[in-house]
Amino acid sequence: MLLAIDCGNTNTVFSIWDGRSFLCTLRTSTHHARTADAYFTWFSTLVKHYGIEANITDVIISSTVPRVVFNLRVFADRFFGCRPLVVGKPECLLPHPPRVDPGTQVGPDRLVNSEGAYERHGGDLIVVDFGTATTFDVVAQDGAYVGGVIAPGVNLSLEALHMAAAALPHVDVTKPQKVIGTNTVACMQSGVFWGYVGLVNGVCERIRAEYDRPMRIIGTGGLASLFAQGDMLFDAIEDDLTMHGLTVIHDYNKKAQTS
Ligand SMILES: Nc1ncnc2c1ncn2[C@@H]1O[C@H](COP(=O)(O)OP(=O)(O)O)[C@@H](O)[C@H]1O
Ligand SMILES: CC(C)(COP(=O)(O)O)[C@@H](O)C(=O)NCCC(=O)O
Ligand SMILES: [K+]
Repeated sequence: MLLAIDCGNTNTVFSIWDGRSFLCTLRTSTHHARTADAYFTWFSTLVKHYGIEANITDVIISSTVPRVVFNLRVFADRFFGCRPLVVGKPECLLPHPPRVDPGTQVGPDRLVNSEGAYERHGGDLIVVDFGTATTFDVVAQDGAYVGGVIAPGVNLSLEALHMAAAALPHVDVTKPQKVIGTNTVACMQSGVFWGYVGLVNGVCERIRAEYDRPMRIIGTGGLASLFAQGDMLFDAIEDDLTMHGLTVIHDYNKKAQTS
């Protein structure tokens, strides 16, 4: 069985893949000082709690936080006796290498999202991922990641507003009843929600104008379904896109090893 780990700047997600389906998805906050032993204590407790018979033989990691990779490598080695594949490292092959400026280190999450989306939908895609940052990944007709857009994340924007303005409270993102807010919280929620709908639709429209072929838009990340309520133009929303991409890349590397 494969343990797929997607480490973002806010959350780290572990999923067990048995070759056909994900047996469970476990989430913890990302913290670079968490040790291999601490990962295992947390992981094994939850796996036992859900009654899962996990026989992990392989581990694949995508991490936007380079510092956490060391402890995750130790975790894989110590508890599962395996050397993990780490997306972005030279030994981890990609089915479709990116075409970007020389020397650019594309976020591994974006490469993984691109592979996952291409496997399901084919090429000519915009993948929008609502994480700590909101990323737009352009996947070419042949499956290669060819660039995109990085915008501040939804929660980051709300947090920045709260931190910078003494009178603005911390608020959670939600779809407001009306655009014109009649109290501070409603005004902030409207600004972030409708501001974001405008941002995503505007960026996608401009990408489409610059790219010379019809494109489909795939949304992912926890907040994608919330924004779909605000006339964002997604052709599909897939919460497991990053995990799916990790299984695609793992399969590709396994096949390359045996051929
Ligand atoms: N379903 C959800 N509802 C509200 N907020 C969410 C949801 N899912 C994720 N978030 C928030 O969105 C932000 C990004 O989360 P996540 O997608 O895990 O980011 P990353 O991959 O960068 O770690 C975090 O602040 C998280 O708390
Ligand atoms: C843009 C990101 C910060 C998004 O990370 P996330 O929101 O998933 O934590 C990450 O993909 C990253 O660090 N990228 C490196 C620069 C690039 O992709 O060009
Ligand atoms: K992410």
